Amino acid sequence: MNKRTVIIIVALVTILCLAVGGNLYFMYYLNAQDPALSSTRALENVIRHKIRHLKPAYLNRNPRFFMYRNKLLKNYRPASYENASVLWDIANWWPHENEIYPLYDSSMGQLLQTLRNEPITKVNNLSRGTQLKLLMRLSNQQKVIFKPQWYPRDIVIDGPVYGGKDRHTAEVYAFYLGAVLDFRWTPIVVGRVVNLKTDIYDRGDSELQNTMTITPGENETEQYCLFGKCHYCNEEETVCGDENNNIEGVLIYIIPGQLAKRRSPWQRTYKEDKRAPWEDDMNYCKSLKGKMENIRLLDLIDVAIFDYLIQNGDRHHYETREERVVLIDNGKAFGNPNKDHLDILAPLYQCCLLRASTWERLQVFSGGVLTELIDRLSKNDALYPLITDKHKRGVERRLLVIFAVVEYCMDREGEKMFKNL
Ligand SMILES: Nc1ncnc2c1ncn2[C@@H]1O[C@H](COP(=O)(O)OP(=O)(O)OP(=O)(O)O)[C@@H](O)[C@H]1O
Ligand SMILES: [Mn+2]
Repeated sequence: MNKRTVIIIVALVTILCLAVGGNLYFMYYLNAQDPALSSTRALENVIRHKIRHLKPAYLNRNPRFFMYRNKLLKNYRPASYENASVLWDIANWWPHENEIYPLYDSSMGQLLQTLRNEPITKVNNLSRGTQLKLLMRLSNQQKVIFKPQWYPRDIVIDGPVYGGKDRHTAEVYAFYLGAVLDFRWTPIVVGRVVNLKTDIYDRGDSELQNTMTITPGENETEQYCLFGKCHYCNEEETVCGDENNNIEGVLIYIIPGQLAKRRSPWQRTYKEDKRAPWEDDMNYCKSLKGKMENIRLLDLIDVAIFDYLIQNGDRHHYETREERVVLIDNGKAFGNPNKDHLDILAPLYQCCLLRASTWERLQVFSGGVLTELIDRLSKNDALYPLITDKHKRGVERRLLVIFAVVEYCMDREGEKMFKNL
């Protein structure tokens, strides 16, 4: 053997050792991984595979959607009204259990117009919750909650799923999504452009006025900004309007009746270095089935589907009205259109239970109809379009993921996963 051959052999052996060693290390790393974590990964792979092989029915339009669409479009068409207080009386009588408004009612189109048009007569800080919000009175009468715009529609919120401040239009989108999916458990919400000087400062009490700043702008104008009173409110973080002090916001109808707040079993830890039990235990639902009524579990699974579509990963608590879940606080949605946090669906894939009516309804709006219909329903909102096209594609993509997860559950549980409760 000459010297050159020896060098080549030694080099080859070294490369081989490095490759094998690297692989061994890689395999060791795989095995050392938390088994629960890898089972979440395994689920992701199953879902990915299922999505590639979805039945055409999930991808195409379902002819049944026409009937629903026409009725909904008629129901949400703006209608003129004579007496706002009559409509508020009607709407305050609507709620029954967690149903906040009826399926079809000729007063809905009128009620939406009162919220869009009635003058704002009185404004206060509302320090409930942790985010900036105001309590407004319309026509000296009806109270509504106001959440202001913080971001433009096309902002991308990076970081954890619960990051950033409220996305105001998500509250309006949630209202229409609830209407379409027949989760009529959200408050009634409209978008509205309000004036920080004439609608808010001038109508506010001194406590509210003390949480606003007035600074000289160009051409002897004044700029009004608001920081409000709440857990996360501070003078450094204000919302301001345009050069005329106009700002977008949403008016949220207050749900009459008692609400009870409960901790979500799928609550996050809100600490990046600490995981919640449900995140590592694919059998987590088993422990809940004994503790929680089936109807509550089914409500929470509907909530998971709703939240997954809009990417609300911040439902640390849920609220109930007459023992049924209501969908309050939907502002932390549409943070990143390119990202789908599958774990929002944990209640669905861990329990593999679903209300039969929800499953029926989801299938009616396949093939792009869901976002198209919400788009048409919200055309008369002052904040239309509520979300960017990227976010709409995100909603449609997530609907397919939901179909895939249900297919996965059907493989596991069969038809008995669907419940009539
Ligand atoms: N439409 C509504 N009808 C009745 N009560 C409401 C409505 N919206 C909010 N509330 C009440 O006000 C509280 C705070 O509202 P919300 O959850 O929207 O605020 P938040 O600042 O986002 O709170 P958190 O920081 O806890 O998430 C709710 O827990 C609920 O009790
Ligand atoms: Mn919130």
